[in-house]
Amino acid sequence: MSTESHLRIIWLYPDLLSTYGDRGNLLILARRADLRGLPVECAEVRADQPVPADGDVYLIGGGEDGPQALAAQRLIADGGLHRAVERGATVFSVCAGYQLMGHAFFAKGTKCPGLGLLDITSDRGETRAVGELAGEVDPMLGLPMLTGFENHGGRTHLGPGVRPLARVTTGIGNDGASEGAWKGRVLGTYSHGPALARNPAIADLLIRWATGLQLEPIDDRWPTKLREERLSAVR
Ligand SMILES: NC(=O)CC[C@H](N)C(=O)O
Repeated sequence: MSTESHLRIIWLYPDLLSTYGDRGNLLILARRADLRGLPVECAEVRADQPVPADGDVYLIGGGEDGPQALAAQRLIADGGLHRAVERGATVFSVCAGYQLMGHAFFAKGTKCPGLGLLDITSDRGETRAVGELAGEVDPMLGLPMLTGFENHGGRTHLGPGVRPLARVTTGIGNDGASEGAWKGRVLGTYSHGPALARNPAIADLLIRWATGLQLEPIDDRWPTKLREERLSAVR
């Protein structure tokens, strides 16, 4: 955590990338940290602002091809997120934000360079993947089923440098078989909905990665109801 021992959460480029409730990821993460008594500081960094390299957790959401390509260009030119990851910062990226963590992705028919922070490459599928997404999370992460909503034209191929976040049971995710990817403290998913509201265990994982703390359980009756409702809809 940062020097004043605040958990510093940085929401990247909300002006370009934030669809299907992605902003909720910021609210849930801050709330779950706060309920554990952790002081939290949230910053929203727009695409015309420099990316501070001293954050603890960086969030980036999904969006359409044009804003996605612009966001990738700006993040590469800025370099702040790269410096943060080198320092061991935690990153949670969704859909367009996930694709641009990789080596390359397609936007409006053009191949665009990504940030290269995850060993993934995205191209386009024959159909758009739209609807509920569910999967069994990588056992190494020890988390319950992933649940989310997806809407993307891209398909993502994983290199040897990452592990899939989940094995798909409903929906498409990366390619109909695997969903998302992670390496170290950088995690990406196609799951909107917002992902951390539907998967509070992922929010807690991000807080644990960022703080090194074991977290006390909190009252999760409402998120549990939401998860049961969403997961039963795809069973
Ligand atoms: N929902 C999204 O973020 C979409 C990402 C990307 N533009 C695609 O269609 O694949």
